[in-house]
Amino acid sequence: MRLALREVTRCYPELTALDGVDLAVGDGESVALTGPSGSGKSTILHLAGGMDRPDRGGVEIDGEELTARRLDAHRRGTGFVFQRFHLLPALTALDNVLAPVLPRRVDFDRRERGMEMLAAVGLAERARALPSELSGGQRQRVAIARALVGRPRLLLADEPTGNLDSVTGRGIVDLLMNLREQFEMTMLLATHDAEVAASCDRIVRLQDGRIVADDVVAPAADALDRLGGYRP
Ligand SMILES: Nc1ncnc2c1ncn2[C@@H]1O[C@H](COP(=O)(O)OP(=O)(O)OP(=O)(O)O)[C@@H](O)[C@H]1O
Repeated sequence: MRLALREVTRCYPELTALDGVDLAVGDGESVALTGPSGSGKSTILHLAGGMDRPDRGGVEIDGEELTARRLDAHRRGTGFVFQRFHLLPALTALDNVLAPVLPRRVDFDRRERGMEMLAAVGLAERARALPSELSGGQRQRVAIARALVGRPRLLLADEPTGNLDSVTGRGIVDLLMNLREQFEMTMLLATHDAEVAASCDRIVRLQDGRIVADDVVAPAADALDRLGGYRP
């Protein structure tokens, strides 16, 4: 899915959260949003997912304006991963994964799809576990399976490693990158962590609601080796 924010401004009574932001994300691309707290990262994610609307400017999906009429379908085609996993404590891992598709008419077997997604995040064995019986990293994996259950083409992640230690966080980022490739998703990820940001194809830096840098991440040396690339 191609995504573009065109001259997007989002204002609150006391401040301008985004100020004329232009951002184009290519199909299958992963873009990290970085910048200080309050710089507008989450606001971009909410606008990209159709959970919020710009005051000026527009959001385009595959070159088409995201109009009010298209919002519901767009939200259904978008997966969201949060810093605090937001699992329902009384539900098993599998039922948490299925929660987004329970109220919807779907053309697949829900349990089968839920188990497939738990397997994709390496937790098929823990389908019956309650969130309280899982580690932080495992809870985030369940939350990722839940985000993927509707097979979104766009994955939005807001500080997905913010509540995890660095080793567990690294595992979550690697998993997100692998799943993005496997399920051919476009991805926007907000993070304060430079190492997490460097896992993406591009790093966009925000400050006071404006984009102040937009850099392509150099491929890792081992990736260059695999491609037979030059390394000094
Ligand atoms: N509903 C709201 N009402 C008023 N102000 C808001 C609202 N939502 C966000 N803001 C403000 O908009 C600005 C941008 O917020 P946003 O959450 O996008 O920043 P962020 O870069 O994601 O920050 P963090 O890294 O702390 O998550 C902040 O100053 C925030 O206080």
